[in-house]
Amino acid sequence: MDLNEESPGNRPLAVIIGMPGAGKTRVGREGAHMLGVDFVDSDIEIEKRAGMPIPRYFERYGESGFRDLEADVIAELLACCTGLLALGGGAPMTASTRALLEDYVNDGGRLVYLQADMREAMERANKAGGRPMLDGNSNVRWRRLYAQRDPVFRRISNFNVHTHGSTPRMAARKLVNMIRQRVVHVTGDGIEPYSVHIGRGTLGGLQDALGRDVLRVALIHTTVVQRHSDQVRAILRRAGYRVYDVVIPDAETGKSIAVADKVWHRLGSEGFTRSDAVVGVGGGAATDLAGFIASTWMRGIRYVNCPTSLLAMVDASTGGKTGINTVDGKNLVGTFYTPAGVLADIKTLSTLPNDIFVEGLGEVVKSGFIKDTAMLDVLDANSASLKGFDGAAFLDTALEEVVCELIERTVRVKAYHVSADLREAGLREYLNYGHTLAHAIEKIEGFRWRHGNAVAVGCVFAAELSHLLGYIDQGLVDRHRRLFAQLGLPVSWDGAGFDDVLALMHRDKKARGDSLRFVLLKTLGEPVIVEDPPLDAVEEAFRRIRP
Ligand SMILES: NC(=O)c1ccc[n+]([C@@H]2O[C@H](COP(=O)([O-])OP(=O)(O)OC[C@H]3O[C@@H](n4cnc5c(N)ncnc54)[C@H](O)[C@@H]3O)[C@@H](O)[C@H]2O)c1
Ligand SMILES: O=C(O)C(=O)C[C@@H](O)[C@H](O)[C@H](O)COP(=O)(O)O
Repeated sequence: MDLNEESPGNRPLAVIIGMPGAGKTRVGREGAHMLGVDFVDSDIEIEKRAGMPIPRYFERYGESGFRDLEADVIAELLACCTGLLALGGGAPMTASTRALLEDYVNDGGRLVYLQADMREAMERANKAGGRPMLDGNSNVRWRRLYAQRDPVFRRISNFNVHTHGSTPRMAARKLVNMIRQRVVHVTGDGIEPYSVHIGRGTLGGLQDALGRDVLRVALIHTTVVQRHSDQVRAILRRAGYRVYDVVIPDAETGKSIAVADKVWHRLGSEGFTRSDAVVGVGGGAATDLAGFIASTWMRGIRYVNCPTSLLAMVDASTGGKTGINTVDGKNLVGTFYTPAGVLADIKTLSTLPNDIFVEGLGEVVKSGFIKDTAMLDVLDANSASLKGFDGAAFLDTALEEVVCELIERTVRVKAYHVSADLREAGLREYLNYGHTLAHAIEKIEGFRWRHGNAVAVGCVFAAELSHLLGYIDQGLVDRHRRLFAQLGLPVSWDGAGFDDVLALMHRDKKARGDSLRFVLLKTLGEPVIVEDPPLDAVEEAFRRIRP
């Protein structure tokens, strides 16, 4: 997987398709205005080229003559338009146009299926007139066309905007939010492909991520994120799902077998079947538990994660590691089970307290040191505003874009490793940089130390050990300390002696038999697995993270 997968080329920002009367022109024009880009309607371009209105062209040359001209015009527009392009309702039914649209999507383009309420769309289509395909009994013809076109539109589009109940302006806002979304696709061996959507309004994609076959949805969340789970519930109900609220204890208390058992019991008593689903809303602890429930209920049902903390957005909600803690340690029981989709709605961060946001930066910095080294400069350049994050005030500021960029880049690092190695048999272990000590700290601190904070200290420890073993120079170790500290993350810890920590590090999931295994840095951006390093080096690295 290419880390820069979605760099924009010279192509439309988005192409809009939909049934006659869906509002493609009205919504497209309004959306283009909001985005400050051009709007092009293929039907208007066709009329210009033909020098006559479409109905007259139809009369003179028949449908096939019209479709030939339409296909030519659209091929040209796809090659030169850079704003929003709306296509005539039947255009994607022409094989050559469909092939071009499929290329466009494969190349990272956004093909948006604008879906209106059927009755509203029919009314609008009738009122506007001038549609030769609807001549005669227009409602009957509309329905017939819908039956032919809807499956094709669904198959080829990669975005859906539902306009039901929205004014054109609201629908245009949805379209704009959708276009501004950053999307990371996760694929690979043993992975049913899914996407991580990052940006404003991504929760609106719940129905698309869950699919149409689901009847019941267990909405797993904590009371702390009630405001966001209320929004998710409303979206799910509007889409017609039966929603069952499952409230779990907050943070690590929710990641236990006792909580899992209660949730399984609830699913049993509500009659959850294999065609039902789980939606997890909250921080990483809630999404870890939600994924664990989904993967174990009837040996696996569909789930979608809606992360609401930075850490859950950049790490916990994607990649398919699910789990709970046991009395012996962190994440010791769990599964590899990928979600059907991840919807990171940046608006949910508006309620996130500063310390929990800063904690999430721990995993972002880690991803910079192991892979996306250019991200370290972004973190460096924005460290003061990131450290001072204020959820209530960050939307619509320059920081919003920075945060979206950091989330996308970190998710790409995660997807790069996960796509190659879902079950952590090799490359994926690199994502565990800093985690061997981090998990020991979390356990010793009774899970009161936040995960991202523990990872920050763990990365400094791993950098020290990398240096002691001769891999990296002191400058890179100092860079670790400086950057974490600049962002407000801890770089030292004094909670227990070396022997206690060592015993826990032996229980790390990367350990094999009696051997310790660490992810260290060979050089910046290049991790290496080191088995059983000399114990005195491990102890010395540990001594160096003492305050
Ligand atoms: N599965 C994975 O690959 C993976 C990766 C990294 C971390 N994790 C796990 O994730 C957990 C850490 O995640 P976390 O840092 O999100 O901790 P968390 O889930 O404990 O959340 C921290 C706190 O923030 C609250 N919160 C979350 N979103 C909020 C919002 N928008 N507004 C207000 N409060 C909000 C939570 O309710 C909680 O009180 C750990 O259990 C860790 O092991 C898993
Ligand atoms: O996805 C992975 O793989 C990771 O290691 C990501 C880590 O950042 C994350 O903290 C994960 O939960 C750690 O998993 P664990 O297997 O060490 O419990």
